[in-house]
Amino acid sequence: MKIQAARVIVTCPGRNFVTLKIETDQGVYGIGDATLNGRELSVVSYLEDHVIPALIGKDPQRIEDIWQYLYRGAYWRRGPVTMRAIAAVDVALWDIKAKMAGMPLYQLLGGRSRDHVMVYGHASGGDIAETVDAVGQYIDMGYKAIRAQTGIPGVKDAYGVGRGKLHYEPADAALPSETGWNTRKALNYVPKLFEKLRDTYGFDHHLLHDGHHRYTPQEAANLGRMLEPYQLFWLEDVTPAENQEAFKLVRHHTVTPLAVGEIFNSIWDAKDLIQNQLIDYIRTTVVGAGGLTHLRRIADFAALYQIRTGCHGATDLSPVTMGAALHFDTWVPNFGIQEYMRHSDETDDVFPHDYSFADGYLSVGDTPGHGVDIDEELAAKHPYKPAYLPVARLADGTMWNW
Ligand SMILES: O=C(O)C(=O)C[C@H](O)[C@H](O)CO
Ligand SMILES: [Mg+2]
Repeated sequence: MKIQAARVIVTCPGRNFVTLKIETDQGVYGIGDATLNGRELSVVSYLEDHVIPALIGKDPQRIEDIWQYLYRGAYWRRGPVTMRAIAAVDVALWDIKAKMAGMPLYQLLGGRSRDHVMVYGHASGGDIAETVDAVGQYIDMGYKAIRAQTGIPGVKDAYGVGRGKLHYEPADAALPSETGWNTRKALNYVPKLFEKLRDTYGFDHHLLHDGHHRYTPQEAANLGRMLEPYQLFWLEDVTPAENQEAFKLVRHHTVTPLAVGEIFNSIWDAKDLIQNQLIDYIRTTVVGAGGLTHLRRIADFAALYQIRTGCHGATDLSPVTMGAALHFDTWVPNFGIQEYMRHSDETDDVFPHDYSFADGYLSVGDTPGHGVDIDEELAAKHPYKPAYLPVARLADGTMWNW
């Protein structure tokens, strides 16, 4: 069996996606996601100029060997561009293998560990009152777990506040838009949100919050401690993790569960955090870290330390990544939760898929492969549009972490 052709499809049904389609000489094809939000075309070039020429003629059944060939063979390792390109190839090859076997992908990974996958949705509002209402709407839709982000008085466009009820799309401008940040105001306001949420809805639902890399370790520890009475499911990215040791300080001062990893590319980004048990959930997903082949290694390593998975699932991860992640979630023994930011109808139309939401859970279907396809004719009707993520500045103009 041979890889006969491979091509990259760039489409913008409401937001940009980069998709790899690999075709075999047996008529079976596979689909992989390579989207890197705000930097999409760099992965297009990596795939078209440097990966696809080396794939043609290879046996698509040799997933592990091709993974090692692309990772070790480039000499230059890791990084979001390289690892997304490898992920796209890897997921397309798993899709092909599962289609050839006539099985849904989770069967090849080891079969079901659960009936369906608990997800969390994104509730947000301009202030505490609006956010409390938004959380109520998610509860009414059946969600068991909800991330709550609020606008903060005096902070311009605080992170995570969507426009409309179900959708949040930060990459929305042809050049980065400028948002603000003020840690003092956030530390005053965020705990009040969770106090109000628990007063209003009680303790039956899981509540989550994303710090989006904005706090120093000391501030993060302070926030974690202030949130303890409200029993969060997790506090995410509360401080940047380039320096994995920084989490020691946070961990030492709070029992609020910690999640990190949506921007990680490999097991090496998480190694110290995991083996020192500095986190509770690892957020890395299929497209971020070289596909299923590498993600399962991260998950197995995390399992040794009772750390569970919580795959990133924002809208910049295409339905292809969502489908592949749901097969992974259906299998992985140390599953924690799956993020589920809904795609727009336009996006769903371009990527027909067999996963479905009911009562706070997503379920994969039984279509052979990962169950997600691309409608190329429709995709061609939505050409690429440059769209950057925002940047953030403090009141005095200093650049901060968005
Ligand atoms: O979903 C989350 O937790 C995020 O933090 C979303 C990110 O901002 C988004 O994926 C950036 O592209
Ligand atoms: Mg996040």
